[in-house]
Amino acid sequence: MANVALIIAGGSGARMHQSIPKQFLSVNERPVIIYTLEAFQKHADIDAIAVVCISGWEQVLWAYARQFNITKLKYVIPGGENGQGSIRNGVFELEKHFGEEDIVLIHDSIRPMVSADIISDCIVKTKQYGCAIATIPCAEAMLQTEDGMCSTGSYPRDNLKRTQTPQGFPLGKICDLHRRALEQGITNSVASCTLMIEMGQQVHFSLGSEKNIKLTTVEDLDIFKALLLAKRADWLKD
Ligand SMILES: C[C@](O)(CO)[C@H](O)COP(=O)(O)O
Repeated sequence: MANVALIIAGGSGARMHQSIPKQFLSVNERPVIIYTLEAFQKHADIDAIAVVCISGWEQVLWAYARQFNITKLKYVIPGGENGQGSIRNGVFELEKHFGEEDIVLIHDSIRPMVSADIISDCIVKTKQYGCAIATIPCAEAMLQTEDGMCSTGSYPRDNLKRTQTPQGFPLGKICDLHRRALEQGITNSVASCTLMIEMGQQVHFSLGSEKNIKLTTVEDLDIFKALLLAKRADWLKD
């Protein structure tokens, strides 16, 4: 049975306010997406990598993959009209090359600190439960707001989880989900886990980490650089 990483790099990263898509921004002389791809390249249980890529950057991606020796990269797939569309394009392409029992780990290209333990746990839990969503506890108080200015309602944080990626599924199951969602006119769910829930399915949790950061704003780049420094210091210690 194969385990395939599907990396979603279809977005333009408007919230980063940079001239190039955030997944291609260079940090310490490496594009962000290369850190992400290296995590899956190095993982012994990952057999192949596919990337859903923003239009116009496909050749750049292949060139970086050659430069940084990402030999598991096999497929570069066009992005969709939004996140759900990009994931749908990705899983429908993978369906042509893999079996329905094979596992697909859907991962944001801009989560470059994903660890081997997170990837391993997502594979194990997907096989065990039929789906696995990397999550972390909610450490802050959570307030509800209608206008972004004030609040009169809160959520009990012990009942909340913060979702990350990877999000793992058997390929047949996630393709079927996307086909049924299209039939029902559900076309803009923010993540695979929310699509599952909107379609009446249960999702199971797998290991996440505060370090598995999503690079959304310029501030996140500073946190990413600090995490890279800390990782390097750990290597030097060992
Ligand atoms: C999939 C995700 O990372 C889960 O937390 C998140 O929903 C992605 O959001 P984005 O708006 O596509 O960056």
